[in-house]
Amino acid sequence: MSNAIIIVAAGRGTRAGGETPKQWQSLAGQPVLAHTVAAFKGIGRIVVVLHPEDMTRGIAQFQGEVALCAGGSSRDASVRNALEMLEGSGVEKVLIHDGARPLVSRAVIDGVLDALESAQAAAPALPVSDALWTGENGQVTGTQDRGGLYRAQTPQGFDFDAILSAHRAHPGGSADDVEVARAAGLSVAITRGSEDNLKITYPEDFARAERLLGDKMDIRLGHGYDVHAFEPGDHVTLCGVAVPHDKKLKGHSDADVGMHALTDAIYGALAEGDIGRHFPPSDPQWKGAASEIFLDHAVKLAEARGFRLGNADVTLICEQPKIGPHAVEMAQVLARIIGIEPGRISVKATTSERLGFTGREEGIAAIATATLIKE
Ligand SMILES: Nc1ccn([C@@H]2O[C@H](COP(=O)(O)OP(=O)(O)OP(=O)(O)O)[C@@H](O)[C@H]2O)c(=O)n1
Ligand SMILES: C[C@](O)(CO)[C@H](O)COP(=O)(O)O
Repeated sequence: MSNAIIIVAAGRGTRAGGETPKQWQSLAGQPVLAHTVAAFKGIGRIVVVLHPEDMTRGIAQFQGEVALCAGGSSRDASVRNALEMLEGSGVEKVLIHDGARPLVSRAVIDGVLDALESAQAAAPALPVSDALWTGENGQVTGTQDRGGLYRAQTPQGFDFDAILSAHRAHPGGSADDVEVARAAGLSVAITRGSEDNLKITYPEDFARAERLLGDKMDIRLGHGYDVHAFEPGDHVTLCGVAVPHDKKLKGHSDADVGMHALTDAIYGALAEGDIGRHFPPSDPQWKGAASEIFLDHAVKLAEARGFRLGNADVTLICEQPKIGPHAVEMAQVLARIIGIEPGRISVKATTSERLGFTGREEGIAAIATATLIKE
């Protein structure tokens, strides 16, 4: 199934105040919108809808990791622009989410995705639990039955073709996409929302979101170590880069000792064992395999648990070949596989002063550390 996520963030956030629109204001050290985007990594292709004035900022923030689309003058116009942009790209299901809801959890998202297996449309909500009044001039003027009333949240999920047609047929002015879907006759399943999935709307919502983030934040540190021996050959593969050498590294896979150490660091941070547990050397299908497969698996496992890689530091220990001329390219390759900016990856090297097996040029060792962050 091909999923897309539309994150609408083209509003001006007038009720939230501040010098910049709320989606660009800082929450626990990152723009609100960065938290929102991170929550959807690994679920499908992401389209972020921005105000035309914010495009430069969006390009700098997301560095090509999401598609950007210009928004319209209302929320529904912004959604429509993104739906039109995705038309013809093979998307089957689409989740539409407010950029201003940065605390959406994987459980809420999965609830919608699961419901979409059998429903054309599904959205999270919470039953109203407080008494409801009407009021005027600071006085209660009546009470309202709360039975059957829900507070609607996002992401709201739909069959792509159905919601695109519904938006095209709608005159505009809807509060959300469920309203648009219902106007087109779609039935919408209610899934479980969360009190934490607040929409930042007023200035005081920032403090509440910070408090919730503080409670949820989980930072993990992982460590990896690997060694491969030399055998006759003409190059070594290190951190995904083929480096000419008068030997190669011996191993069941491509023997990329640097990428293996980093992969093990990620598995370690997740308490998920090591490469051998996930890709047993006894299994012939991994013979000669590109180590990119292992790193990609570890990164996806982290994402599935709600973590993103904060940074990684890889040290290669060898006398030869010289790593310095290739270190930048190695960091770029690792960053591409992981899906983060190269500035978060360090690749460096040291010799062991001719001591030990690396000093005798019998092989190469690598150590790596990685931090994983869940917000
Ligand atoms: N023309 C618009 C208006 C709103 N939104 C987005 O829709 C979401 C929900 O809207 P709301 O919370 O009302 O945001 P704003 O319109 O920015 O807020 P305000 O009404 O206070 O100005 C937000 O992520 C907002 O950026 C949008 O993409 N395009
Ligand atoms: C889409 C929404 O977040 C569902 O609760 C809500 O309708 C947005 O409302 P707003 O008036 O744009 O804040």
